[in-house]
Amino acid sequence: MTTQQIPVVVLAGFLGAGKTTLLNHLLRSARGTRIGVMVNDFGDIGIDAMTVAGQVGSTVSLGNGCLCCAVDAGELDEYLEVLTRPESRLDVIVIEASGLAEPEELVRMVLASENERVVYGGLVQVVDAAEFEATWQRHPGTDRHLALADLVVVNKADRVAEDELRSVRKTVAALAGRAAVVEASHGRVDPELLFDRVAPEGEIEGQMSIEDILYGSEDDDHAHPHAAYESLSVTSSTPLHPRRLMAFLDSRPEGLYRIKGFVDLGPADPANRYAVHAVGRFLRFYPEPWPAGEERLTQLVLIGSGTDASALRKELAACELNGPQDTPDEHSMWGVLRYVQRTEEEPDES
Ligand SMILES: Nc1nc2c(ncn2[C@@H]2O[C@H](COP(=O)(O)OP(=O)(O)OP(=O)(O)O)[C@@H](O)[C@H]2O)c(=O)[nH]1
Repeated sequence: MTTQQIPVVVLAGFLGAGKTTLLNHLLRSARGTRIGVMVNDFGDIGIDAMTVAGQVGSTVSLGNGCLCCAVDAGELDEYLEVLTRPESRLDVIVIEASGLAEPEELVRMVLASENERVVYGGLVQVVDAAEFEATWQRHPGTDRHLALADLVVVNKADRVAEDELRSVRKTVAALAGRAAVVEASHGRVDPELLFDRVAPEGEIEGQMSIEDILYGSEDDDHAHPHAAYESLSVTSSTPLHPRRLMAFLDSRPEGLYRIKGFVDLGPADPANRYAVHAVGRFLRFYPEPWPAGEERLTQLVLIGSGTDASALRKELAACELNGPQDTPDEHSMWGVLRYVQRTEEEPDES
């Protein structure tokens, strides 16, 4: 039964920590290793599934909501069944959890899987070095998540000063116990760190027993972090005015922690769509040519707490172009271009 078991690695981390970026790095540097991917998005639109580079064929999107709530173990097994068919010839499966999912639940589901072709391959927890302190204060569950991890990636090392990075790393290492802690920028970790971490059969390397994982502990508070977060998905076929979009983004409320998706800026740049990522006060646009034959849509997921969904929806609707008389002027893209990263190696800090 142990022959050719495929490790299933759970990739978790708070909203915007860099899970998709790390996953894309793994896919790009896989060098012959065949990676199956399951992506779970919080929000109606599967933005993460769309942004996992060139892997659409082997991606199974788990649909709306937090995996631990939306998908029971039976459903997870259905997806695993698809990915473990012999014709897939996969070497490893990575489940990218929604930034609001409980990794513990996911790990439990993988361990409870009835699929004999899979084996739990460990929990990788991605941490945003720049946002760690704030996230840790807001979410006491962070301690538990890190304690469960087999590997912690302190990502966005490029966004913090050396001493801050050292201090985050120290805190994380203390919370993560025996887990390996590595620093990374843009999720660039050695893929072997993940793929070789298959736990011995029937045992998880880490601090919790199988029973703890499978059945939970008595005092387990199951207050999922997403209980306090709302997500709003917006899809529009009317292009947005770059200036009004920037005014909206510049004045986004504190509670609006995460924005991701794509925007259509219409005549201001007919060739490209703009992937947008906001995490806290961090904002980036990534222009990319419109995929041939794809309908030109703005698709955004906004995640926050204490935000007014209908007001946000109205504000975004006000960014839409109002017919030919509302054509953006030639300088209208300047605001957007300030937040375009020049190269991946040389991020333009906001
Ligand atoms: N400067 C910098 N930016 C990064 C790094 N890693 C990721 N980012 C940026 O951070 C933003 C969020 O990254 P994602 O990979 O989408 O984060 P995520 O954890 O998948 O986000 P959710 O799906 O919302 O939970 C994007 O704009 C990334 O380009 C990094 O190491 N340094």
